[in-house]
Amino acid sequence: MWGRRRLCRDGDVRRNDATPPPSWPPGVAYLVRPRLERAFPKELVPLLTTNAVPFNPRPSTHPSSVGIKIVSDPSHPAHGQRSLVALKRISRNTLVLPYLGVLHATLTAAVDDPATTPNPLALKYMGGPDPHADSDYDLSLLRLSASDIRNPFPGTHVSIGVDAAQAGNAARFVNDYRGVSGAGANAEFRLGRGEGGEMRMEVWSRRDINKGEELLVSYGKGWWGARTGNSS
Ligand SMILES: C[S@@+](CC[C@H](N)C(=O)[O-])C[C@H]1O[C@@H](n2cnc3c(N)ncnc32)[C@H](O)[C@@H]1O
Repeated sequence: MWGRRRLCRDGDVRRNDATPPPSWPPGVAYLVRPRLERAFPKELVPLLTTNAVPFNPRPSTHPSSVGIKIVSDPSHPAHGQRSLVALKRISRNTLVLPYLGVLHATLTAAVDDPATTPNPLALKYMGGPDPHADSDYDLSLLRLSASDIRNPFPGTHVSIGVDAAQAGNAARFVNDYRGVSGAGANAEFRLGRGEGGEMRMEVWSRRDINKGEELLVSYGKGWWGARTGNSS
């Protein structure tokens, strides 16, 4: 069974799961398994796993293939920030590490369908500001339309995300390729499942990555559009 024993809720968000890797920033909790936000609806928990496998995230320790490095190149757009760098050669199409963070859900009334009213069960999870709306470390994990047969809150759109702003692993330091000289995206986010069957985002190599190379993904036009007001 999914349980609070197994998946820590974020009341103690600053607590490290384990000793963080070198160059981990103070004030961010280091995770080795996903953490569930305190307000996460229990009705959505079964969506994060398969029917056959109970939700039981196993620890994923920091891989020896990557390290966290401060960006020292002044021409790099994230100069002075952290980055994720290969410490050894990584072959093409390799799972580098999962993207761990705090799992959270946003429920929104389906105003596009006025005939449908939000499920009363959903109302207790709705309203109030979204604390993840401005996070630079928030990835979308699963979206359900109001009419999706899997949606336990009919009449309500559901969006589940994983936010590593306050708690995460080294994957939170992967930068976007845009503006990094000579570089394209050599890695990408993929939806995957952990050994315990849990749905998660992962960082995969797209090509061979040499020792010393920075791992770079595309955050997507939508990510940048939301920050610059420009979707092109
Ligand atoms: C998920 S974090 C990546 C890790 C970040 N560099 C750090 O030290 O925590 C996303 C943030 O990194 C920076 N960033 C990543 N890629 C960038 C790029 N191509 N151009 C400008 N800023 C970038 C931006 O500040 C962005 O909000």
